[in-house]
Amino acid sequence: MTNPRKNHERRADMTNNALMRLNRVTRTYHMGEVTVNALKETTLDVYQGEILVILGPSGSGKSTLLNIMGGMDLPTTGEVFFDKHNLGLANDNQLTSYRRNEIGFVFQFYNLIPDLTARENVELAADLVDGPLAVADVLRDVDLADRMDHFPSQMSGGEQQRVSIARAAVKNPRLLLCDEPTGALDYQTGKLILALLVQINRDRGSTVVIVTHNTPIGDMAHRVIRMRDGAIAEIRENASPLSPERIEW
Ligand SMILES: Nc1ncnc2c1ncn2[C@@H]1O[C@H](COP(=O)(O)OP(=O)(O)OP(=O)(O)O)[C@@H](O)[C@H]1O
Repeated sequence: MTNPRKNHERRADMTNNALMRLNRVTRTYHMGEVTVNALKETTLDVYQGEILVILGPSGSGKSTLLNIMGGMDLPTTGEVFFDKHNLGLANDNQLTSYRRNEIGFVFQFYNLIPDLTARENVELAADLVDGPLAVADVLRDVDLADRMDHFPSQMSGGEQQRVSIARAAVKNPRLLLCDEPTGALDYQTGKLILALLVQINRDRGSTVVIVTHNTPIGDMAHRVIRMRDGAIAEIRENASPLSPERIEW
C-alpha cells in the first residue's frame, strides 16, 4: 500500500526544490597525531527526484558524504537539512526515525540477513515504516517473484543485490543512497541493477544518489559530482541522461 503523503509531488526539479541541503559541511577524523580531512567545506543541494552520481578516486570522500546524507554520520562542522529539517539538531530517536522512514540504503555487498529468506529480508524493512509498499509487489518489480523463499546463500550476487534493492524500495523512501551498488557484480548484472534504480526513480519519484568509481555510470545521472581529495571538484548536469542499457564500461 502506498503512502500518499510520501508520493506527493515527487519529480525531478533542478531549480530550487532541494530535498537535501548541505551547507559548508566538513568531516574530520583524528587518529593520534594525524588529522584526516575526509570532507572539506562542502556545500551541495540534492534536488527532489534527481539521480545524482558521485564519482571520485578511492579516499576522495564519497562514502563520507553519503553517510552524512543518510544520517549514519554527523558532520564535524556545517549544517545538513533534509526537507528543511536540520539533522544537526535531531536527537538520536529522530535520527533513527529519519534513517528508517526517509532513507533506503543499498550497499556493495548487499548486507542481507543470511538466516532470512528474500521475502523475510524485505518484510523486516517493511515492518519498520508506516505505509510500506506491498512486499510481493516490490519483489515482483525486481523480478524475484519466484525466488521469494530462497535464502541469500542460494542466490547469485545479482539476485542478492535485487533483494537489497527491494528491501530499500519497500519503504518507499524519499532518498535512496547507493554505495557502489554494482561494485561486486559483472557488467551485464550491474546494468540490470542500475536499470532498477532508474525504474524506482521514475516510477516512485525517489531521489537516487549513487556512489561509484565507475565514470561511465555518470552518463545515466541527471547530475554528476566529481570528488577529489575531500572536496567537490566538479558538478556537471546531463541534459539527456542515458538509459543504463546504453552505458558501457
Ligand atoms: N572512520 C574513519 N576513521 C579515520 N579515517 C577515516 C574514517 N572513515 C574514512 N576515513 C578517511 O577519510 C577519507 C575519505 O574516506 P571515504 O571512505 O569517504 O572515501 P571514498 O571516496 O568513499 O573511498 P573508497 O572509494 O575507497 O570507498 C579517507 O582518507 C579515509 O581513510
